[in-house]
Amino acid sequence: MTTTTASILNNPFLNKGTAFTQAERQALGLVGTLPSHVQTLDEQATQAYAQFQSKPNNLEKRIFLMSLFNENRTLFFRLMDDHVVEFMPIVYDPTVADSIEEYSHLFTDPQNAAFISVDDPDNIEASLKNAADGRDIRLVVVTDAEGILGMGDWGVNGVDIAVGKLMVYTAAAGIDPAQVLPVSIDAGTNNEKLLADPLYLGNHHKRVSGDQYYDVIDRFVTAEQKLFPESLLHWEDFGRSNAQVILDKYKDKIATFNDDIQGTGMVVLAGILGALNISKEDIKDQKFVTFGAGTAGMGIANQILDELKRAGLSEDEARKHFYAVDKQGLLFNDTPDLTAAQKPFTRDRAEFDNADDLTNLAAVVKTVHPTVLIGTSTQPGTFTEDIVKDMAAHTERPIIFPLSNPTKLAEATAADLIKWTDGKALIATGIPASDVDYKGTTYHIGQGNNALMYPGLGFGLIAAKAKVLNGETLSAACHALGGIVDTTQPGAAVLPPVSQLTEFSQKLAEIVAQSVVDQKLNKEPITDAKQAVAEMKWVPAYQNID
Ligand SMILES: NC(=O)c1ccc[n+]([C@@H]2O[C@H](COP(=O)([O-])OP(=O)(O)OC[C@H]3O[C@@H](n4cnc5c(N)ncnc54)[C@H](O)[C@@H]3O)[C@@H](O)[C@H]2O)c1
Ligand SMILES: O=C(O)C[C@H](O)C(=O)O
Ligand SMILES: [Mn+2]
Repeated sequence: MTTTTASILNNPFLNKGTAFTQAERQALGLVGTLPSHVQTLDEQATQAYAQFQSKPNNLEKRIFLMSLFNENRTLFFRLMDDHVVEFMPIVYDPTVADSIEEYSHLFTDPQNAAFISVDDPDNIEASLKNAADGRDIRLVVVTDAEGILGMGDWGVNGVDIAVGKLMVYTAAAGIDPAQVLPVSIDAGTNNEKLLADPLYLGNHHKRVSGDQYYDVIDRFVTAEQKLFPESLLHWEDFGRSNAQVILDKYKDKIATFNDDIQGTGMVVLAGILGALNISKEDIKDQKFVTFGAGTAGMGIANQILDELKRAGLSEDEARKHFYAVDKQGLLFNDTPDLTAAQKPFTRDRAEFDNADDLTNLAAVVKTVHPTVLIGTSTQPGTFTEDIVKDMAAHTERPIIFPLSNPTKLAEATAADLIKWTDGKALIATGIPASDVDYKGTTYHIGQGNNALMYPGLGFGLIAAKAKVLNGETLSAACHALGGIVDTTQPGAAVLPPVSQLTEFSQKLAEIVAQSVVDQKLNKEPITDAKQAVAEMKWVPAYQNID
């Protein structure tokens, strides 16, 4: 086997398989290594889609798509372009959750990810360099997998969420798949099941924490910035105690964001703005109960707080609109074990006659009468019929977003929420939900998943070569989806459908890039933000190689 033949057929960024032309086969030393008939990309896509459809369940479909991804990125993304609504739940949430649980058992290919081990800090830079293999990396998605979706600690298995997030980036916004790098930081795992499994592919020890952990994170950021100075760094599914700390450490120094904090905050605010367009209400009149005051819950609260302040409320007035509920019940300023992110959103016991009773969601809803209820608790079925009916009795159009992922963790289903509120609830769910037919109206359910936002946000930042991401740009992005949702139809969704993902990601990217340029936050001169986005966009088509 010559190096040329092996390297091109095994290089998913260059491989075309049966689509290599006769001239290319001659030039590249591929004559005789492929069947004679030369296929077009269209023919390959038709054939691959038929294979995909023949698979018996979603996990098998995913395994098939991942092997295609590992062999030929162009074909994979062409297929995903053609079938984005069908593929999203397979390559991303919820099926990605099943593949993460089974990662070590299903392993066939490292998927061009970088694997960093806490036990080998001196090789962090080398690991990134080897995995990038000379590619011009513009986007890194990194996870330490301590808080994978709502499923907890999955150690090295969590690399699949970084790969999945990046697939959505390319499908939605058009980042060149050769310019991305998924990174797993293997800091150990506290998942006993993995530690006891001889086939587990990560470090077989408990998570390291404290200085040793933060030193590895710091070395990683330093190496990442040195090797890929033009890149955006996206943090995914870190644990509750680290996510905000890491973001605060780097957010004013480099182009970076945390998807669970900021991406989720953005999609929820965009969804609330969509809902308020339908109900014709003002955000300043809303009372927000966030159930599950963790990484996502507090990210959401902060994004809404920012919006209330932009709408003219003082910081103190704005904070009075929030009721954060966690395991302890409503969070008070004297509640033990508050996180740094929770503290600014606590209430005073003196505000309530029944403060000591507010130890669960039902009691809080009964007392507070929220107009907006957000679920990021990881606790399935906790938006019960009683709670929802109680909420709906005190507000005309209750805004209810059960966002916990994957499917089995959702606080409620869209169908139940529509039924329990007699069609009044304005809903977004974390995973895709089917339309709900109720009393002659078809209700479309928006997907309140950060996948609607982070591709456009990230792509806009990369195209504009942003130095940092700030609140101004986040706010501009939250408002970007407004015009896309047709809120005049009965049963309209509060967010645009995934079928328009590429269209609105493009719009979002343009608005984000413009915001960066307007604030002079671009590292290099840019005359036309829209054009910078257009020039950066990759499309799945074969280029001539000879
Ligand atoms: N739809 C989206 O775009 C999106 C984005 C991010 C996170 N999420 C989902 O939100 C959930 C939380 O994610 P996270 O990253 O914030 O995790 P996290 O661990 O940081 O937060 C979860 C919070 O829920 C609290 N909690 C646990 N049990 C509870 C109970 N019985 N009552 C009240 N609170 C309880 C925890 O104490 C913690 O504060 C996950 O299921 C995740 O998939 C969805
Ligand atoms: O991964 C997702 O589906 C959304 C979100 O980032 C999550 O952690 O649940
Ligand atoms: Mn996440």
